[in-house]
Amino acid sequence: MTTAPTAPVLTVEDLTVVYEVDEPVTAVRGAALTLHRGEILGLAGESGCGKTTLAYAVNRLHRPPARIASGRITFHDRSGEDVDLLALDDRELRAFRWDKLSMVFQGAMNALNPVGTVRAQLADTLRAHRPRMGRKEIRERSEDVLRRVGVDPRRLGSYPHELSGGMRQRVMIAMAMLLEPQIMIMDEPTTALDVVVQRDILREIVRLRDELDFAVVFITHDLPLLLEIADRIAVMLEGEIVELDTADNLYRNAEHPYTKRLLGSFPSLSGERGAFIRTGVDQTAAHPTEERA
Ligand SMILES: Nc1ncnc2c1ncn2[C@@H]1O[C@H](COP(=O)(O)OP(=O)(O)OP(=O)(O)O)[C@@H](O)[C@H]1O
Repeated sequence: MTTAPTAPVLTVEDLTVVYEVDEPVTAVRGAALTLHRGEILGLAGESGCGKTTLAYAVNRLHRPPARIASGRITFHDRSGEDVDLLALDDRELRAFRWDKLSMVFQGAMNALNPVGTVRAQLADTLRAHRPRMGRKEIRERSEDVLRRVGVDPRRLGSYPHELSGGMRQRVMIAMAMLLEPQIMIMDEPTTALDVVVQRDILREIVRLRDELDFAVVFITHDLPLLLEIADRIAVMLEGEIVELDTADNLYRNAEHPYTKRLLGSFPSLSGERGAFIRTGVDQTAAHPTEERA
């Protein structure tokens, strides 16, 4: 399903990121893209093409030796204000992250603090960003986000080691949604999980996006998956975005030889795109997934 473009929420212009090592590596070269409100933008390409570097740079999470050599990154806030992300100081960045833009990393489920309960970790984030929130509101919000990602709120009292991998990853997605950000960047959010759990979580993400209208940058090397869940797809090759189009156009009329090659490398790509997850979303929309991961 392709939606008509809405207003932009993020604009990346001419972004170049270099790893300043002995022989400098230009991991992202002149990347440009516009993310629209509420859309799922897939970022595809084989390992090492620069997807993660691009995502980290957009959130200013890159660390030396990575350096943004050029470019502009602008967040277009719902309030109408434009924020120049490369000009934010550390304090402004901390306030910005999670609140306006959140990220679910590859293997994020291992990023939960092992000695804190789920309740404590959600509450910490809420207290840091919403200092005026009372205890009751914190409890209600925490229960609500867990329910939304298909985790029983009774799990608030659990420690990470008491949860399955799928449940931990759902908790990380709940954490990323906690402050109702306008953008979520997801870098291979389900790769470490088994296929059934992956499908459940992906359905959940698409359903939540439909409900809450945040935009998603979804990074994966799994192009068939993107063809199912993404509205538009950017294909990266050796640091450059070589093609960016709607998922439908890309599937039917890919122009760049690399995109064609990539499509051809997945023998499973036959029939209508979106048959599984999209259909699943419609079927499960009225009955959010029970806890089963
Ligand atoms: N710390 C580093 N120092 C030097 N080069 C690096 C460093 N981190 C990444 N690179 C290089 O930058 C390029 C892009 O890497 P990146 O991790 O962004 O790719 P990716 O598409 O996300 O890959 P994957 O799917 O495997 O995560 C690669 O050539 C990689 O070798």
